[in-house]
Amino acid sequence: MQNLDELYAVIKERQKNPQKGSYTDYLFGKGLDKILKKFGEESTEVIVAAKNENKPRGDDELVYESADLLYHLCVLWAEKGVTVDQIKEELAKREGLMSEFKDRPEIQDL
Ligand SMILES: N=c1c2ncn([C@@H]3O[C@H](COP(=O)(O)OP(=O)(O)OP(=O)(O)O)[C@@H](O)[C@H]3O)c2ncn1[C@@H]1O[C@H](COP(=O)(O)O)[C@@H](O)[C@H]1O
Repeated sequence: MQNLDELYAVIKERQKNPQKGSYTDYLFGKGLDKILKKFGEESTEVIVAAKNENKPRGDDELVYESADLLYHLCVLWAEKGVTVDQIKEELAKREGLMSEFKDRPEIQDL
């Protein structure tokens, strides 16, 4: 079992202590452009998985590609010095914003 915190912690550990044969090390070694390229590719694969009828992994295709995308996003956060806790804090701030949004009169009419 690996949640996002655990995955991010392993990625940070690889960044601090490179391990031979690690794909994460390979990405850090290549640098930001490669990480961004992979993130772009994986995003496209999520889109295709969501809309394609022809799914090599059946209904799990979107789940599989989403996990790839989340992994590459975690590598990108680590490369840019962003933490999972910062993302959680940002999401938490929006809880308040969303309830204000729902109270707006134009939203009530929808
Ligand atoms: N969650 C992942 C994960 N998801 C996807 N991937 C890798 O992402 C790559 C994406 O596949 P592609 O075919 O698109 O890329 P590729 O052809 O292998 O590589 P490129 O030549 O395109 O750069 C695959 O090599 C996958 O193994 C991951 N690699 C590692 N992890 C986790 O990261 C942690 C550290 O792993 P290591 O870095 O391998 O030690 C572990 O907890 C792993 O479970």
